[in-house]
Amino acid sequence: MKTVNVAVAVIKIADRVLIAKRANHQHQGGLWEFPGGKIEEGEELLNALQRECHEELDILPISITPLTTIHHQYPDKSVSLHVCLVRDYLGVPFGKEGQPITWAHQTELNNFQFPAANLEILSLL
Ligand SMILES: Nc1nc2c([nH]c(=O)n2[C@@H]2O[C@H](COP(=O)(O)OP(=O)(O)OP(=O)(O)O)[C@@H](O)[C@H]2O)c(=O)[nH]1
Repeated sequence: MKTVNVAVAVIKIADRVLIAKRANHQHQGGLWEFPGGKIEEGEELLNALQRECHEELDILPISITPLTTIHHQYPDKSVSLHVCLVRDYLGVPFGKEGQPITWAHQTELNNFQFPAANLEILSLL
C-alpha cells in the first residue's frame, strides 16, 4: 500500500493546543485532528505545513520545530505523519473550510477522540 506523507501542525501557545474536527466524509471523519494535510510531490515539509495552515486556518506559522515522525497503518491507508511544533504564527486562526476548531488545554486533550496514529503525538505534549 502506498504511504501518504502528511504535514501535521501541533500549534501550542502557553498550555493550549489548537485542534480541528475532521468532516464526516474525510478519512477518519468526525474525529479531532491537528491541522495539516498531504505533502505534495517535491514539496518541502515546512512549505507544506505553512500551506496547509493557510488553507485551513488562514494563519502563517513563523516558529516551527520538527517534533516527531509517526508511521501508521490504517486498514485502508498507510500514513507517515511528519509532526511539527508551532509556537508562533501570524494572523487569527479560524476554520476556513467550515471545520470546528478549539483551543484545548493540554490536560483536557484526552477528552477528545483522535485518529489512532495521534496517540503517540498526545503522549509527547
Ligand atoms: N491533518 C491531519 N491528518 C491526520 C492526522 N492524524 C491522522 O491519522 N491523519 C491522517 O492523515 C491523512 C492526510 O490528511 P488529510 O486528509 O487532512 O489531507 P488532505 O486534506 O490533503 O487530503 P484529502 O483530500 O484526502 O482529505 C488522512 O488519512 C488522515 O486520516 C492529524 O492529526 N491531522
